[in-house]
Amino acid sequence: MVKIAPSILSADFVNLERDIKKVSSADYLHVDVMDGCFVPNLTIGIPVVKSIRQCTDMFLDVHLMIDKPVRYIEDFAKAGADLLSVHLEADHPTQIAQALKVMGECGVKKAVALRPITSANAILPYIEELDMVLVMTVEPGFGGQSFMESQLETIRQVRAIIEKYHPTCELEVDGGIAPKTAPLVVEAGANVLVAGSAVYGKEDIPAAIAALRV
Ligand SMILES: O=C(CO)[C@@H](O)[C@H](O)COP(=O)(O)O
Repeated sequence: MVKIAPSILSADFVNLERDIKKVSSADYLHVDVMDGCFVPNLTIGIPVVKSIRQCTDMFLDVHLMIDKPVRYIEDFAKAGADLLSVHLEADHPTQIAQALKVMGECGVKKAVALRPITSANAILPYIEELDMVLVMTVEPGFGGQSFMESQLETIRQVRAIIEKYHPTCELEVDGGIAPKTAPLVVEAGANVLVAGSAVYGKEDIPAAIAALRV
């Protein structure tokens, strides 16, 4: 069954603990870390991830939208992340490989993320050691954007690579996921759906999560 990962970017940060508890029927908690350089927005960092860890047992899926992420892998692992995603565009391939190595040493699950401009083949050097590939279906930086239908082809291509080289690797999609777009990405091969506004924008949050389980 498809897994749902609510993005706390759309939560009420004044009442973050309350809003995290509201999504306890979901599978993962998606935490968007932005540095104002890799993306034109600033969000949260290591101390907030540490506080989140203290208020939930949910699987923390931490998406690093930061330049040169290798500098912070150990800190996010110690803060309590269960999985870290680094962007393939955020550093040289040798440094991406090093970031994945540090994740392994720290005992966190390993993921790489792709901006919409990046081709599926970019995951090939890493695929055998990955636990997840994250395909962005919007330009990273902000919640509430429109789903990019052109990314369906990238999702299909990533799924084909996963099936060939590492079938247990998960395929997560992020950006504009809602009841209308969820069936499209699942049909293309995604098995983990990140949703911000389609979950936190709704009155009945458990029902909103259930509506994405296609
Ligand atoms: O990483 C990001 C945006 O960069 C996402 O995780 C958004 O938070 C998803 O929000 P919606 O598009 O679902 O509103």
